[in-house]
Amino acid sequence: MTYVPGSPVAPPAPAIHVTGAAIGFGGRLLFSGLNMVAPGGRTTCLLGPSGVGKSSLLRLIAGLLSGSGRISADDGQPLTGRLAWMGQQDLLLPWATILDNVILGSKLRGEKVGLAHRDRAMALLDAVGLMDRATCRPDALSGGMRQRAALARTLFEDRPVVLMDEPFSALDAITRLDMQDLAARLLTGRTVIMVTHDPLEALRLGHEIRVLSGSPPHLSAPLTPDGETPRPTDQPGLLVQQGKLLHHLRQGGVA
Ligand SMILES: Nc1ncnc2c1ncn2[C@@H]1O[C@H](COP(=O)(O)OP(=O)(O)OP(=O)(O)O)[C@@H](O)[C@H]1O
Repeated sequence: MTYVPGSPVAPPAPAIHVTGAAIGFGGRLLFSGLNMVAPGGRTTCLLGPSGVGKSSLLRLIAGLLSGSGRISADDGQPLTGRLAWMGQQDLLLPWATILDNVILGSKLRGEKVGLAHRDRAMALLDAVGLMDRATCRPDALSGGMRQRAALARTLFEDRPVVLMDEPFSALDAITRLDMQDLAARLLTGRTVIMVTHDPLEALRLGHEIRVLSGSPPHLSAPLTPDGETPRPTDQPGLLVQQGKLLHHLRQGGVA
């Protein structure tokens, strides 16, 4: 089957339920009793002050961190094998080409990598503006280019649930907007949880925005901006909402 970037995901992406989550490090409890629902097929953006535990919560959902509580999908099926992860570090293999890095997941799973895989990877590299860098090694790319390669690798995985930890933090302002547009298009219909420090990014991409803050940390009620994503930066009211979000972040939470 030909890969069509942006094609809807079937079957529908499940909602993710986090129930009674608790994480601690070295005997110190980071948070406990945390509940959250990330709606199926929608993007939930997670904001909060540095060190509050956003990445830890995301890693717990991904199964990359041990903690307690229940992480489940509302379709009753296990999440194993249905998640794609994009972390703060790009984790590109330095000795592999950008193209091979994008296809890496398939190779690690022992899939027979053929022309269809390469065509799909090249289409994604084209979409992130890196087609002409496909044969380069990661050390020949800038930080922002590497982040775009990591985005292509995440999209290549084609999973219904995508967890992203500050995926666009290394990008310049314009490339960041372009990648937000691209991600919104290519991730349509998937359940996305995205950690970001950027309220504007959350307001452009989030169907729901949650703020993790306070001591002990707790999650705000979801903020649900109007309009379809990616919201244009000049959408009426977006600046006002951004101001309110910044104010709430400064106050330590959303009322
Ligand atoms: N593996 C670990 N071992 C010990 N402490 C850790 C570990 N991972 C995270 N922590 C601590 O847990 C706290 C929360 O870290 P986390 O990375 O989840 O925060 P964050 O909100 O994502 O921060 P940032 O926005 O700066 O990335 C920090 O105090 C951090 O030092």
